Amino acid sequence: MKTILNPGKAEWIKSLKRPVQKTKDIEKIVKPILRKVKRSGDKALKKFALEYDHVQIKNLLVTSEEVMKSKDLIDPQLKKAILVAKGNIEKFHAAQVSPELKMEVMEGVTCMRRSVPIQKVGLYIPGGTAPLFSTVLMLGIPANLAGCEEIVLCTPPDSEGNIHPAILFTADLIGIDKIVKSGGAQAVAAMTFGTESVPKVDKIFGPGNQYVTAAKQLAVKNGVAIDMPAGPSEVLVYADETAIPSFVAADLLSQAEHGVDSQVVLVTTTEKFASKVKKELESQLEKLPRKDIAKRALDNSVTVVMANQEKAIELINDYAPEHLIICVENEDEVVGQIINAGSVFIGNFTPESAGDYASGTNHTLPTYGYARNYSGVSLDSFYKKITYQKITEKGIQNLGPTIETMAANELLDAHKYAVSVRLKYLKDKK
Ligand SMILES: NC(=O)c1ccc[n+]([C@@H]2O[C@H](COP(=O)([O-])OP(=O)(O)OC[C@H]3O[C@@H](n4cnc5c(N)ncnc54)[C@H](O)[C@@H]3O)[C@@H](O)[C@H]2O)c1
Ligand SMILES: N[C@H](CO)Cc1c[nH]c[nH+]1
Ligand SMILES: [Zn+2]
Repeated sequence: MKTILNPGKAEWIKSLKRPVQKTKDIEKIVKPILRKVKRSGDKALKKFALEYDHVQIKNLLVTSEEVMKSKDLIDPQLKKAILVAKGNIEKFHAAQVSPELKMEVMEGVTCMRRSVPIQKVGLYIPGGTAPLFSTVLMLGIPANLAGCEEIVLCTPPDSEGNIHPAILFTADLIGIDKIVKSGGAQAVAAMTFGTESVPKVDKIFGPGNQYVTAAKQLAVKNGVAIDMPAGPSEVLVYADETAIPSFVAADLLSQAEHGVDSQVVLVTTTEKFASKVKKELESQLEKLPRKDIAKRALDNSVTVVMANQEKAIELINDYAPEHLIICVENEDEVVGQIINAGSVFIGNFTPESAGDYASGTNHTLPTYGYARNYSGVSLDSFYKKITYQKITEKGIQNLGPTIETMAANELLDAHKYAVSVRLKYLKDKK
């Protein structure tokens, strides 16, 4: 992890570039995958499972026997942990319900807004290098709470053609029964176009690697909505001397171990603190089973020593991290100035993994700096907001002249007439 001292904006932009392949290069791989799935459906999904997951898949859909079997394969301690996490995630997401809005904006003119669930949703659960069963909770719980009618879950099979039992157990726990053994861009393509086994959906959710993320972005061009670009995980830790170096190092490594294309950033105010964290990183890294992955991610990562807090905050908002840990003396003041971040973790005892698993917030969050213009997944992500209006005779008499004037000035006479004809009718009735 290289260190840079007091960089200006141009230097930090250059040093903090995310280690992602160029869109053009990744689309060269992903576009043909989408095309082939569109054309050949299940046959293409099986072909890509062989090519990328190195497994011959007979049945793309998980059977109820496979789900039943998974229940015996889960350690009771893990079952208990999943239930605790489920409880917290449900509580926090259920509290996000926005009540129906109904108001009379002027006499006789009533406007309403209601949340209506998206009917068919597709959940992508990553499984390339780690079986992210926690993502089943993060996507399945709000989909259920919102009342989505059809939920399909896609996740890559292992080399035996199985899905990790914890993914099956968790999916079953929240009532998802359409589980497809398919990962990567091909799974996203299947949910975009539909295949013999996979229904076409209205919106695709979930994180994934660069191929998955690029496929989701291309899905949009084919009429399907997506939650957001949620690619390789990242964390930025902003820490001063009140932070505990071993905690900071552990948090950086927790995201570095996700994948070689993850990026972690430490922003601090003194070189002394930076070198304490560096020492901790070196010793903790050696003990990690995924140290080879984390080490490569650290090669893409940076420590920035900033002259003052104002500059540090400017850098943070410019970088727009997926996860931001704030561990400084005046935390409230700093938190109040953050405008670009997916999710914020405050203080020495708030590890980022709390949000990954069990505190209640959603871990499906924008990466690549998309925290500038996207929010993470929430209950709202599973709804459309439909507006309604009802205008009475009195209402159209009150509002009609305003509409007529505006329509006439936009040179749209038919718009104006739709009001005038009603006003005349009411006048003649008198
Ligand atoms: N932003 C978030 O909210 C968030 C949350 C959780 C995880 N993540 C990220 O999700 C990612 C999970 O990645 P993963 O790879 O472990 O699992 P994944 O399920 O996203 O991807 C695995 C699939 O990628 C495809 N693939 C692999 N190599 C390929 C190649 N060369 N060409 C085409 N397709 C290929 C295969 O089909 C494979 O099944 C990580 O980068 C992690 O950081 C992000
Ligand atoms: N850190 C990931 C989001 O970027 C989520 C996750 C799942 N499991 C562990 N971590
Ligand atoms: Zn994580």
